[in-house]
Amino acid sequence: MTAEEQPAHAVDALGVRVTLGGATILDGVDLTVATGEWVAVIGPNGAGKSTLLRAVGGLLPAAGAISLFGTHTERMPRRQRARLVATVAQSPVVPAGMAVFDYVLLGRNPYIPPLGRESTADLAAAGEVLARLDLQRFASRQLATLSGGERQRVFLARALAQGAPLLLLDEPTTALDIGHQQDVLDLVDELRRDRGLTVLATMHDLSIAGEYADRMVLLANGRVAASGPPREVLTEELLAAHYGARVRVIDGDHGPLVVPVRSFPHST
Ligand SMILES: Nc1ncnc2c1ncn2[C@@H]1O[C@H](COP(=O)(O)OP(=O)(O)OP(=O)(O)O)[C@@H](O)[C@H]1O
Repeated sequence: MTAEEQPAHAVDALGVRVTLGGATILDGVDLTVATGEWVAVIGPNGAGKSTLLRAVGGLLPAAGAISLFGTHTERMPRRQRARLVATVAQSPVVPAGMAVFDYVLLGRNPYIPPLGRESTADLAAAGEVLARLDLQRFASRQLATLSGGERQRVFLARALAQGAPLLLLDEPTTALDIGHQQDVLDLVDELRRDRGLTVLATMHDLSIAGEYADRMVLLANGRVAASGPPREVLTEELLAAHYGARVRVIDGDHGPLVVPVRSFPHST
């Protein structure tokens, strides 16, 4: 599917409800992500952000209606879904003893015929992504020997090698230093512009989320508490109400900047 052929909405989710271990985790969440848009899902710990991403990515059963690029996911074969959606989970399961290149190559699985082998185009795609993320020098290293930040970039590389038009990122930069955070998010943004990629990402760093996202969805207790452009969602009032956080929100060049403010004990 080229960028021009894509329907207007990458994600249309209506009344998404997820129950896990007898508890209602998502309680009727509506979410629309336009094709080419970057939407950040924010909210306090346990709000349901990862669960929402997993529901959209088809990684857990959800009630309600979820469509990806105009097709209801219930009717979507796994292989088709894997060509449309690439997910970077918070803590992906790493196959023991696997080399970085082979792991990234797993991203090409949706294009490899059953019982077939990867093509030269698949090998080239994996190599290209490794180069783009400056990971070539790790290609033959075992994944388990990488640092947390290096590994996180490899997880992203595998998702990008998948070449899917929708990228679901669950806390994609938590293990990265500030320079690599910017590199990775700039790369995702560049791919968004070049290839019309759509991004749905959970992010705890609210300033960074606000700089990159077109829109934000604030989840609290499994429901949408607020949604809109970063300036409407990143307000001192909403952050106090839903995070119990004392913050100052300052106007930045590319969006609001959220600065935590320490409360000082009264001196006696
Ligand atoms: N299998 C499960 N059984 C019961 N409860 C679960 C299960 N999986 C997740 N939960 C609960 O669902 C809630 C939402 O979890 P989720 O991981 O979606 O939150 P989150 O917003 O991504 O949080 P965080 O910011 O801490 O990553 C949490 O309270 C979690 O304990």
